[in-house]
Amino acid sequence: MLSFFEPDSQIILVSESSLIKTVTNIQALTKTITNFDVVEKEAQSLTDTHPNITVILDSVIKINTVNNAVETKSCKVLKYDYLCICTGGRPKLIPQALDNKYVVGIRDTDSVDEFVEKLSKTTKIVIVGNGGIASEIIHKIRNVEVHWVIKDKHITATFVDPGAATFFQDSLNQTTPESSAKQMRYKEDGPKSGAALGPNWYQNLEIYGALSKSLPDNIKIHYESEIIDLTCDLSNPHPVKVTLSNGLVIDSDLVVSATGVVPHHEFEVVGSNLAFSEDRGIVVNEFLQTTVANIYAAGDVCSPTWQYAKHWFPMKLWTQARQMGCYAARSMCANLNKEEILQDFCFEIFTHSTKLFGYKVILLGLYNGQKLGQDYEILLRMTKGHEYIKFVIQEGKLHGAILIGETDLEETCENLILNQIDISPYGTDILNPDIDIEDYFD
Ligand SMILES: Cc1cc2nc3c(=O)[nH]c(=O)nc-3n(C[C@H](O)[C@H](O)[C@H](O)COP(=O)(O)OP(=O)(O)OC[C@H]3O[C@@H](n4cnc5c(N)ncnc54)[C@H](O)[C@@H]3O)c2cc1C
Ligand SMILES: NC(=O)C1=CN([C@@H]2O[C@H](COP(=O)(O)OP(=O)(O)OC[C@H]3O[C@@H](n4cnc5c(N)ncnc54)[C@H](OP(=O)(O)O)[C@@H]3O)[C@@H](O)[C@H]2O)C=CC1
Repeated sequence: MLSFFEPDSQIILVSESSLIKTVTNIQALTKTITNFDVVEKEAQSLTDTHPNITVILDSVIKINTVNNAVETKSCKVLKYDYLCICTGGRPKLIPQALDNKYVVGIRDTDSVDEFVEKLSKTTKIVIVGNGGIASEIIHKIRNVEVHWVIKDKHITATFVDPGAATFFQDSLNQTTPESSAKQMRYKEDGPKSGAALGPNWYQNLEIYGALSKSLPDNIKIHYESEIIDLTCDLSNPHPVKVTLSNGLVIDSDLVVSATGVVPHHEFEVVGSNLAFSEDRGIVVNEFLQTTVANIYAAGDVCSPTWQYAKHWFPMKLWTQARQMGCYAARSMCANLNKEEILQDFCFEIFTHSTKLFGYKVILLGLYNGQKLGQDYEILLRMTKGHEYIKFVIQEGKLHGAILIGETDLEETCENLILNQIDISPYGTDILNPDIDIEDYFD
């Protein structure tokens, strides 16, 4: 975006990986929801399409806010007028991990390679965490006994409510024809990328353990529990002993810690103070400007601190990293050219389009009643194996929605949330399958 807005300015991209992720096949589903694929590209090839970009393959180790310069690992000093920090996040492992080689986290291509390699030698593993990564692995994994340890009363709690979790649950423990296939290992050719994997990372991956086949009950879910102790005993055939808060002890071969992300900024800052939030993110205002005037930050590394619009909140997602990246570029260029800009419309409403357990999933606004207290109603429509629709309603207005399957309701819901139209006259008919609500509200 910088290159697009400022074709005559010199732009330097410092990337520690030779591959960068780019977005392709962009498809606008609504004003704010976009579907896209993420593909890897040689970082250097950016110069072919954007001649004013120079790519430097290196790691930033120091930012000097007095001299306006960054220093790299190979001792390059790069001066800047404006700087945007987009160094992402890294897995936040369970505290018991402590460099234990039997505990793995997943973030980039290398970590997936390590996971797939270790998994291929195991018959019994523990997965801890109840968000995106755990849900995707649980859906994909075969030929291994899995103990899924979750703090909540239902699966995939980061994204969905108990009703949707029940809807997904049917797709667990299903032995698909793939399950008796031979063990295979995913191998990526060429250089590796340190960036987070992003959507559909598991599509071409064979995630297999060492059992000869999947058993129907090979996934055991331990609800409302956490790991409180982890020890290793190499004389045991399953060397990792995991103790759960409910008292259960599981002997396993490997622990996958899919327990979230912390901002990643392993560089020294010299000069004025770059403020960090409690969660260690770089504090940014509504223009994605940090506490140092000519330094911006976007994506997983930053912590938005502006007064959020009612139906928006931050989450560490590609969706938002991309929106923030585009908007940071606009803000930097506006600042450079002394123009005033308004905050981008995408920050008016939280939206996320993804795939979970094989289903298309669209999350809109306060989809789990976030910020609404206790005083809201839920309207549901569900057809097993086909669709799950949840509306979150307060004072006759739609504030959030979960749409699973091919519901075709995303545009209607987005409009209803953004325009705050009174839907109380329609009562429960708003989800009556015989009434085409798109005709009323699109
Ligand atoms: C397994 C997995 C699956 C995911 N699936 C989805 C999904 O389906 N949908 C979704 O919306 N989100 C998904 N996410 C989240 C999404 O990938 C991240 O939110 C997004 O990639 C964040 O983008 P970013 O640019 O902030 O950080 P990153 O993508 O992590 O990129 C940061 C880059 O900075 C580089 N870097 C770091 N430090 C330095 C330094 N000092 N010098 C130079 N370069 C440096 C890194 O090498 C990396 O290339 C997934 C994440 C994971 C781990
Ligand atoms: N399809 C998609 O959109 C996907 C998105 N992603 C994104 O990638 C990033 C990494 O994914 P992931 O690691 O799954 O992170 P998530 O933030 O999605 O989920 C982390 C999960 O781990 C739980 N947790 C945190 N600490 C502990 C602990 N000590 N013990 C037990 N449970 C714990 C959290 O519970 P609690 O919230 O209660 O702390 C939460 O359920 C996230 O930003 C995620 O949104 C990843 C894969 C797919």
